[in-house]
Amino acid sequence: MVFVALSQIFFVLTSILLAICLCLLATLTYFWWILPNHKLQNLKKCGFDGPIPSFPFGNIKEMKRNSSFSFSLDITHNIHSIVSPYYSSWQKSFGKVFIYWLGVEPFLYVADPEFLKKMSGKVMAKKWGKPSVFRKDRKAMFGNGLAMAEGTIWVHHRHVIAPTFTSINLKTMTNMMIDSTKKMIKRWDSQINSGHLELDLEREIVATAGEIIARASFGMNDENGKLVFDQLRTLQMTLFKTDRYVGVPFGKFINFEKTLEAKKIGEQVDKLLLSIIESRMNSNVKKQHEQDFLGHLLKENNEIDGQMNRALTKKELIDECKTLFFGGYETTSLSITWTLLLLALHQDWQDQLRDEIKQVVGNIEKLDINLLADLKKMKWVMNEALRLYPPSPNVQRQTLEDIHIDNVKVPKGTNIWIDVVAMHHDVTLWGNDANKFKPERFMNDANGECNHKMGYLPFGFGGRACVGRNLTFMEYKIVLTLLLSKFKFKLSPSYHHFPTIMLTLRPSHGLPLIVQSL
Ligand code: HEM
Repeated sequence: MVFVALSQIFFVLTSILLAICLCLLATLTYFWWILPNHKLQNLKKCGFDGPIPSFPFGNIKEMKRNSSFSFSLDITHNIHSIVSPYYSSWQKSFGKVFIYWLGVEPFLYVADPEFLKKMSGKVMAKKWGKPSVFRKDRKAMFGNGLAMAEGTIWVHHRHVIAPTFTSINLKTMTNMMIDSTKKMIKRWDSQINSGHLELDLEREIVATAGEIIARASFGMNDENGKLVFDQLRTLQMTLFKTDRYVGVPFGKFINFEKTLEAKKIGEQVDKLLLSIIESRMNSNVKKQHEQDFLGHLLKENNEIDGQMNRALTKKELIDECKTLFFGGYETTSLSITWTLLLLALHQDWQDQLRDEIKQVVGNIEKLDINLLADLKKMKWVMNEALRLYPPSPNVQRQTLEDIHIDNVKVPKGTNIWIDVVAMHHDVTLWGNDANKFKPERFMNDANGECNHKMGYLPFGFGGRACVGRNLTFMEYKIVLTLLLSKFKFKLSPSYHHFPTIMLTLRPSHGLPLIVQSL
């Protein structure tokens, strides 16, 4: 009797387990096999071609295989086939718009500014999403901050964040920019005096720009601020210095240890930022904190007690602090780093900028930041550096509704990958000297005489374009003015030109330069 009852229970339990397993299998098959295949057929019907994907990696294996051969012995600025050899070879087969796959996620690759113009002309900023795979993958870094937010949440955040970048607010940050740069100069002076003429400028500039952005975002004057800064940098290393399989089912498990580590660091950073936010909210000395972004945002929150339409919750404030840090830290430092490489290669331009600084700014000991706007040649050099080596080498979007371009449909939910490096080096857009360092192309034209207005996109495009560009302009000019007035830069023989994309476009082996005091 007991035996019969037990065997019945066993039978029922096994059946339930089997049913669960079948459901799970059916769900996985649907999401990882049927749905991606349906998307593939749909995109093919819409007229898009591309390399054939294979389950479960899509085209990732091909991309990784191709990348290991990407190196250059000479210093060439013709970097597209070095940093993205797979895109460059797919372009030859499929043109400037095609589909490729990261795991089971299709991406519409776009390196055609005319296609981009037609597509973006049909979409309002709030109707652009961000690829869901990246939103999930980079959650620890950005949360649901401005760079990842979509729809009405994005509109709300943009309306709150954008006004904090006014020139008045930015000017309050210039002293700490000068201060951090002078600290770096002092460090260099003592290294040079002790006989070390060769410095890794990338490491130096990244550390200083990181410090500047951390001070500008949430202040770094207390212990917690310094800890957040260190943890954010560790978080980025953990996420991006490892082999990654974004879009591949269970891809996180391939590097499970690192995924867990990133999650843990992300939680610690959130806790630290929360304690900074709460202590500021409760502090009686609010004035002294008002000079960073967090201070400006908290001030807005306070001034509109009662009507919370412009306020951000504590969680949102945490995500925005992280977003501003990650959005602004490496991008700005890389724009300066690549500029220093280009200036080391072009001593004539180094001299021209030094002369301009002398004429326009004069005494750098009492730097009058109002004069920096007149550093015209420096602006051309910056634009040209951002063209040849765009720190954000691609822009990503996701369509939140169907888009019709001529007789082609880009279906809702399509991930878009805009290859900025490809467009910035395209001879059909820039002429035969596309891969030459030629700052004067920006002399009379903010678009560098590119023959298409959407061919130059270092800061993205439309309503979602970079919110922090003015901060970058300011920081770039301050740091370069101070550095060029103190030092002369030459390329070190130990420099190897291996630009690589690791979220940002960076020199793989740093930037060793010979630095001489003037
Ligand atoms: C050389 C420096 C920089 C470069 C090259 C750069 C580049 C970009 C690009 C390409 C985008 C995407 C735009 C799009 O989707 O169309 C972007 C967005 C963004 N950037 Fe920057 N950026 C720089 C500096 C900064 C700084 C200094 C900050 C803040 C402190 C910042 C914060 C952001 C934020 C929050 C977004 C998201 C904007 C939105 O989606 O509404 N960036 N940036």
